[in-house]
Amino acid sequence: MNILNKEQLRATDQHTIQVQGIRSWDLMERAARELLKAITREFPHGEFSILCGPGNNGGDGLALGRMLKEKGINTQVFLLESPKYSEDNLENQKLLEEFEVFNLEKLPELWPDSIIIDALYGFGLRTGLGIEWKALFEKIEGRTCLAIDLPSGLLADELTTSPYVKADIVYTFHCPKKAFFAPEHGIESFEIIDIGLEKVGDGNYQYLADVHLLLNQPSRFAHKGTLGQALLVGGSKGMTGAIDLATKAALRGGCGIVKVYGPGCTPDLPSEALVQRDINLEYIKQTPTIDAKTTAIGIGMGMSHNGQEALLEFLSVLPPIPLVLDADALNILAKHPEKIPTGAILTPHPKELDRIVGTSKSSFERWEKAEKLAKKKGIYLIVKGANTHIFFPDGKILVNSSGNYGMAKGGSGDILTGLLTAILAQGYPIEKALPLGVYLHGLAGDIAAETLGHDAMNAGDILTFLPDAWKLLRRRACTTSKYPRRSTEQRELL
Ligand SMILES: NC(=O)C1=CN([C@@H]2O[C@H](COP(=O)(O)OP(=O)(O)OC[C@H]3O[C@@H](n4cnc5c(N)ncnc54)[C@H](O)[C@@H]3O)[C@@H](O)[C@H]2O)[C@H](O)CC1
Ligand SMILES: [K+]
Repeated sequence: MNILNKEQLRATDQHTIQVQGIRSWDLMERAARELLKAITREFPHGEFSILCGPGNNGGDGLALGRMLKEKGINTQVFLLESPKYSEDNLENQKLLEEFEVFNLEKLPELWPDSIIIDALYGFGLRTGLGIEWKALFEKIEGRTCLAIDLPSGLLADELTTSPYVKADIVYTFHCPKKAFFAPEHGIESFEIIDIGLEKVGDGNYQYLADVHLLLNQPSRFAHKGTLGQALLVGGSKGMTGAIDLATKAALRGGCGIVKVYGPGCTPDLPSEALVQRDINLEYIKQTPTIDAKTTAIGIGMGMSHNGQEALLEFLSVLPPIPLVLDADALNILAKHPEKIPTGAILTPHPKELDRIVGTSKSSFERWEKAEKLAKKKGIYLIVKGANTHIFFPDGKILVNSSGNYGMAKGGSGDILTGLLTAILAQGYPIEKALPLGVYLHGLAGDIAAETLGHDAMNAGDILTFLPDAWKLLRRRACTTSKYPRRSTEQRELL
């Protein structure tokens, strides 16, 4: 799903109007109808106070108000006084003439228990709102508030430091907006409302959807040799848990063989993994022989001088196979950025990224720096977080749509590394492997959160539910017509 900026949204609007032979009014009606469905589904017994602005966002609010009233649902509608209303807004005002519409004062008389619907401004806002809006926004804070398209005052594509509505749920049309992904904006929940806009090709900035279409179907004749070998390199004295989690994740990642290379102190690992230990007890000293299809290194390697030397030596002798670099490998490479290999996959969390590209004042600045680094070095960057971003060397950016805050626990990243390595080892091209791994990891976390709750779940539970995540994705793939339904297992999944 393309994530569009406000100019692209306007162009898509116009294109849809042309192709579908409709008026912009019809789109607004569609938008309001879909909102009505979503809101009454979520709040079947609610009464509503709608705050409408002068543009089309306000028009959406007026149309929704009419539809709610026609259904006999208690609704008050407030309209901001303005010298200029949009055409569709005016048309909707006329249709509401038989109902009362109140003038929106700075502090309107809201029903005490109503749900606020914020339809003041959407993506049409040119600059941030002034502080005169603070009183109203503070008055509605603490009440259940639903924003139409965007919380009013929030700029769709930039950092907003001026006042905006704190909404509980944002019902956003067509696609999420860039501003929703910035932690500093605190958008806790958004729901995408499909209003049937025409899709115009695949853009460079996408929200992950339909990930099941990326799945390969292994042959019935597959054997451990054809499903690929993954090699995980890492561990050091006192830091052996990370390689354990990464190994277990790789073993649930679908590849034929998982090999591990670690120092002498590497603990016992699951017996399915082939473990080789370095002659040195505390850290990796020697370079392992590589006969795997893909490698992940850095997992709990430590930052000792010897560990650093071993990593740099290892990078210099690596054959051209997909390479995932995580954790301490990133910290070591932050000191030697010139040694970051072209084509490598780096999986930093924001702090690790900052060590490579310098600190940033906002998420927007960090995204910009990540995009530049990926292009300049010809690498793939997976910047982990609530909406993990995958930056490609060609400028493409994918934003993950799965995952939850229950995954914000130590060890989650090690599991992602193991999983990615195993998926790459199977021969998936990087362009598919990265979204597949990142999405699956989040999906396993979502199932864990649903089953165990966000608080109690830990990183190991992502592993526990990885099989369910794979099965869910396979099931989705089975139900799409393009996918060949070959095996009994697949038929059973249906
Ligand atoms: N394609 C879609 O997704 C559809 C979206 N719809 C809705 O339309 C709005 C966008 O409408 P638009 O009229 O362009 O803009 P707004 O309503 O957000 O605001 C315009 C309004 O605000 C005034 N204004 C601009 N900047 C400022 C400012 N800094 N301070 C004060 N006032 C400002 C401007 O002069 C206008 O009067 C979108 O978000 C959706 O809700 C369609 O209904 C369906 C298709
Ligand atoms: K709004």
